[in-house]
Amino acid sequence: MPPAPDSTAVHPAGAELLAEQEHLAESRRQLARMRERTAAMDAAAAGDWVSREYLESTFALRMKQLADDPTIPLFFGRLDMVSTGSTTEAGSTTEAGSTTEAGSTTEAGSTTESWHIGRRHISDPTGEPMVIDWRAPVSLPFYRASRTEPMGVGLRRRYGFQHGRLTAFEDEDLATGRVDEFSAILEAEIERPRVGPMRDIVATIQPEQDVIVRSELSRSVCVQGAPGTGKTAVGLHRAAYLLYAHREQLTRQGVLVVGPNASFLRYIRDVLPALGEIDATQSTIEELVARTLREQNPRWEVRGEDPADVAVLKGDARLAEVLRRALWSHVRTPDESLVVPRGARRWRVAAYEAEELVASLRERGVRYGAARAMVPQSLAHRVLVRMELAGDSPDDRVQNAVARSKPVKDYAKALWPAVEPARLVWRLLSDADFLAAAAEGILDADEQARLRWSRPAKSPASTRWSLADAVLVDEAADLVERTPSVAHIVADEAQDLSPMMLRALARRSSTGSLTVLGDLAQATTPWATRSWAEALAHLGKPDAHVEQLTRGFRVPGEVIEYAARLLPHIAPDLEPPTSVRRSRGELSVVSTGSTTEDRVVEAVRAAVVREGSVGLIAPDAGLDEVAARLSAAGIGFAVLGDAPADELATEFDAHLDLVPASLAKGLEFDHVVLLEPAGIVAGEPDRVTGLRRLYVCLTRAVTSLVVLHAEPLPEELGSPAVRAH
Ligand SMILES: Nc1ncnc2c1ncn2[C@@H]1O[C@H](COP(=O)(O)OP(=O)(O)OP(=O)(O)O)[C@@H](O)[C@H]1O
Repeated sequence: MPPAPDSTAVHPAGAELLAEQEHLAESRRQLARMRERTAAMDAAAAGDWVSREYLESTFALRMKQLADDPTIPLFFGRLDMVSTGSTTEAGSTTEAGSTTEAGSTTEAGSTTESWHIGRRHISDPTGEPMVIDWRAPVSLPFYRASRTEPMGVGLRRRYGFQHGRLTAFEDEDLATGRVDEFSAILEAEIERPRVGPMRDIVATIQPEQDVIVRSELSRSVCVQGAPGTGKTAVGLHRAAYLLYAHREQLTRQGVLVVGPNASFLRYIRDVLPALGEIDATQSTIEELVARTLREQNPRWEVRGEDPADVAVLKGDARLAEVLRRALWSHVRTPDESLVVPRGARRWRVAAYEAEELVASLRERGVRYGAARAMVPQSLAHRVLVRMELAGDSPDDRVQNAVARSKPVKDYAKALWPAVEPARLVWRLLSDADFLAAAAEGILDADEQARLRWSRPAKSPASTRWSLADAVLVDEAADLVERTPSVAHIVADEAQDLSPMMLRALARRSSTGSLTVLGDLAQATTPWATRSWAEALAHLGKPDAHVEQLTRGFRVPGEVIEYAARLLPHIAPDLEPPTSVRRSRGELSVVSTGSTTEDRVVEAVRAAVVREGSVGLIAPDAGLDEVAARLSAAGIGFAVLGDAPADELATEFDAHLDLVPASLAKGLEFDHVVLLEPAGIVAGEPDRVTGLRRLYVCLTRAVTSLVVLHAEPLPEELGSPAVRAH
């Protein structure tokens, strides 16, 4: 059993512990004072209603940020800095009684600063900090300082808590180099049973993770990381860090977190609010592009499905050029002149002149819609030139009137018609000739045939749009009108995105940056990316740095080694992951023969009486049967993926989750019972994808993994050199 946080007292409870507890109590009082002060602020003092509304929402946000959950510690660490040239005093400042105040303490003539590091900044009435935000520059050494590079830190202290009560602390004396590599409090945090949705790791971010968390806003970063290495955690903490470091810009321009599915988003959605950040939008790629569909018709949703080969083709980046050509093919070459009657005169713009005008608008490289909006004014300008040549002296008002006149509007419309993005895609996928013209030299005849719907709907409104179709509509919409960009996107499980999906993220971060998280070994979509270089090129950030994380915090050694047997078959170029977990874990692989029924119920019963969450992962096809079996045995459970969108994370509050293999990605459970590996492999269109799905499922366990199989195990797992029940 891992030690509980309160059993790790490196220092005996005494005056020192009391002093720390008093600092915590005082911090709570000061936080309450800050809250009261905010509550007393009156937005009515604002001069006008706009300012008043703004102030009210600012106060409401501030109140949320100042909320105090007594079960969440206000600080988790402390740094005692040494003044330059002095390396010995920091340790001595931790003597009883001298630590109750943050800030400077003077001892034996040497000045040291002492900072408590926590989730948010708390100060006393004089403005002296009681707790420093973990994201402030002062806090950086808490995460990075080491014996070889102490960064001015004399002492680093970590606290152990139980239910919000400070019960222990342990010190590293970086000044003298007396550093124990092993931290019981750190380990207790990593070993803590998982219950409910994902939680933050702010107290224990590791140096290699912190480098990513605090990288510059302007830098796009790509993290290739084995299962459980903290990619999701790092991505969310980076979002929180950037929101702190560039508050104004990011609040204005937005931060977007993109995850693979709604269950996953429900799993992670409490992390940012727990860090005081509510200003990030969390969405799936499907939801992002469905929004574009809805902008064209509020009733449209993603409802259709494509066969894998069609979805792969629709996700191919070549489609971007096909769409571009299809759209711009709407611009006509004029075959007659424009005639504008005005008073007794008729003004004429010759066809060749209009043609020049179209050519020059094309060359400007602006969006189709923006260029289209310029056509009437450009035509009117030509008319004005004519008028001037004839001796008139028309002004801007005349030009505007001409631009708005019916002949000009009709001529412009014929020359440069409005195009609805969804209609463009509908026509491309329905009309063989139209597709052939746009795809010539890009897609061969077979590909064109594969792309076309076999039974096209009569109109865009009656089309059952698939996810890949919606991504095409999203691309088309951006060709017509620029998609607004946010300041930063965190894209999780990015290995599963098609080139066209990556482009959808690229346009949403065209003026911003990205944190791209993923694992090529966990790629399970038929359109998944083959390499990060390729993905980053589609994301428009070819120079982004690729970092590798291989130290796993979730999966214990015995389990990760078992899963890693699949790596040579699914991602031979990747480094095998290691586990930082002290516990080697519990792995059982059990052949159930024909007695599957009893064994499943038995394994689940054995798991649910233990501490922590339990996930029963089963092939999607067999889910209903397993659910029926559990119900018959009287075992309560929630089916993952069933939670209504607007309900709180009920799925993850259940003690036992029944998890379809296709939804296991990104999640974790203390105890996993995994049914029928061969069935999980067979559930995918090809062997490699099947093995990758299995790899994902095998790497969800924090403590124990029981694999039950009636069918032979996939041979890639090798001989079961693991104990059976
Ligand atoms: N520095 C850390 N301290 C404590 N726990 C950590 C740390 N880093 C990661 N963890 C924990 O390890 C687990 C795995 O983290 P996370 O889900 O972010 O990994 P991942 O790389 O995204 O995994 P996957 O590839 O399976 O989606 C989580 O429970 C997370 O809280």
